[in-house]
Amino acid sequence: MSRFASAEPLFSLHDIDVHFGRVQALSGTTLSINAGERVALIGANGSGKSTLLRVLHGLVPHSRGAFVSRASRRRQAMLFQRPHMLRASVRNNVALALWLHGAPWANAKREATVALARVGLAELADRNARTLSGGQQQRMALARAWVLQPDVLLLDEPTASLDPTAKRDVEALIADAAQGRTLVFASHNLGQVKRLASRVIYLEHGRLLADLPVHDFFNGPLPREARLFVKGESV
Ligand SMILES: Nc1ncnc2c1ncn2[C@@H]1O[C@H](COP(=O)(O)OP(=O)(O)OP(=O)(O)O)[C@@H](O)[C@H]1O
Repeated sequence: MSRFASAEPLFSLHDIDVHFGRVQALSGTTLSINAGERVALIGANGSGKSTLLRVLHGLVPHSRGAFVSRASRRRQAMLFQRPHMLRASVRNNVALALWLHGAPWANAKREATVALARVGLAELADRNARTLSGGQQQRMALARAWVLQPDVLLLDEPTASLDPTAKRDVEALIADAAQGRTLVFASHNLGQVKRLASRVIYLEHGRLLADLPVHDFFNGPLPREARLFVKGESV
């Protein structure tokens, strides 16, 4: 039996609203995500992608509707748009994530070293993490997420602001890290969405306007707003 076989979705949102003061970031969002899916969230700036990721990670409360997660909170990792770097070595930044999850410090450091080699940062392991370039920080953040061996990876624009080579490298790492896991990621890069996702969710002003398998999203009929967005992002 597949490790993903389950009658119940991993995440279920029913008619969720999320407010930040007077801003309504999500409005009547209904969706469910099954284990093993690779879901891309797309939409303009401010459309609610990060908010939805934060809801899935249990970081943002909703004011209406119902949210059910069957994912183990400890087996879920989120990569933020601007990864947080502790004032410590690259290795210790990664090891701390494991130590916080209960690993003995010596083991944590050993596994961090392996994870850093995997993302091509072995030579920078002793460097202060805050001196890394943007692309190196993204790699380190991926190592920090990957080392926890999460079942669910939530990634918020993981390759934004990287140069084309770093984008390609980090994307390959994501494809690798996503094997056998549930992946939900926000992206403005439609090529990347095609390469990484099995399903696409389009948000506009906090509303979910399309939710389709990736092939149907890019080849089938779309609601007008989503069609215009895709056209605009593709030029
Ligand atoms: N902590 C917050 N306080 C106030 N408003 C917020 C907060 N977080 C998000 N918002 C607002 O909620 C709306 C949705 O924001 P969100 O960050 O989810 O959009 P996004 O689609 O991820 O945008 P981007 O593509 O720019 O990252 C925006 O209007 C944003 O300004």
